[in-house]
Amino acid sequence: MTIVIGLTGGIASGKSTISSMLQEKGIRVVDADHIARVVVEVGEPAYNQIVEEFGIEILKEDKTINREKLGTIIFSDENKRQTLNSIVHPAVRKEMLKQVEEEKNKQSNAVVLDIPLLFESKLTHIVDKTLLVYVDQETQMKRLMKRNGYNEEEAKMRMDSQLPLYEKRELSDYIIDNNGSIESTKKQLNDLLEKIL
Ligand SMILES: CC(C)(COP(=O)(O)OP(=O)(O)OC[C@H]1O[C@@H](n2cnc3c(N)ncnc32)[C@H](O)[C@@H]1O)[C@@H](O)C(=O)NCCC(=O)NCCS
Ligand SMILES: Nc1ncnc2c1ncn2[C@@H]1O[C@H](COP(=O)(O)OP(=O)(O)OP(=O)(O)O)[C@@H](O)[C@H]1O
Repeated sequence: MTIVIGLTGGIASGKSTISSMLQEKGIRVVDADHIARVVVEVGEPAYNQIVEEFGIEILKEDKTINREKLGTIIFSDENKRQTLNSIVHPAVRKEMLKQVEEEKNKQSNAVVLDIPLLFESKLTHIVDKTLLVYVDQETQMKRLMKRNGYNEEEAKMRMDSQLPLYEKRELSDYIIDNNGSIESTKKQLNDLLEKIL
């Protein structure tokens, strides 16, 4: 039996950091953010729909989507965010399920789905267990501003577009506290894997 683990958190809470640790252990991670980039490549159905909805102003000279520009639009307008979600999410879900099937066919012990919006998009039914990477809001804000070079307002808008992590805590089967050092996070992950695999 392959256990399907939904890895979630908030923006800049540490999902990619934990994904890398999982991959180092040979566990397959299906990354929703990565798939969401692939399904909007030039000429893909979702790309065409995005251009139709948001106009050619959101394209760069080489016709690829200007992600910074689209992000500024959708993180400050909930309706537009929902429009983008309704275009991108079905294609992401389909590809993720395909990759999970591949892993099940290989009879792997586990496959991890890294999905930032696991709870918001009501996708918990596609996983067996949910694992939250938790940080407090201050740490999340600091790390997001530092990593992306956002000012406080830009960081806050992005955080506010997601369910707060203290609410996700209540919904999760397992929690890794990523406020401390990378070493402490790694230890929590190793202890958890020992328990569930
Ligand atoms: C708006 C876009 C173009 C901005 O691209 P950018 O390269 O700046 O950010 P990236 O894709 O790396 O996302 C960074 C983080 O933002 C958060 N985020 C992204 N999209 C959303 C959204 N629709 N709602 C809430 N948070 C989101 C996630 O935590 C994600 O990990 C892009 O995020 C996008 O296409 N979003 C819609 C698809 C989506 O929901 N992706 C998230 C998982 S499926
Ligand atoms: N324990 C830690 N100590 C210090 N910095 C950390 C720690 N964990 C993660 N970081 C840093 O915080 C930032 C966010 O981490 P990461 O990219 O793993 O988050 P994420 O949840 O994958 O983000 P996103 O939702 O945007 O994809 C990165 O710059 C990362 O290097």
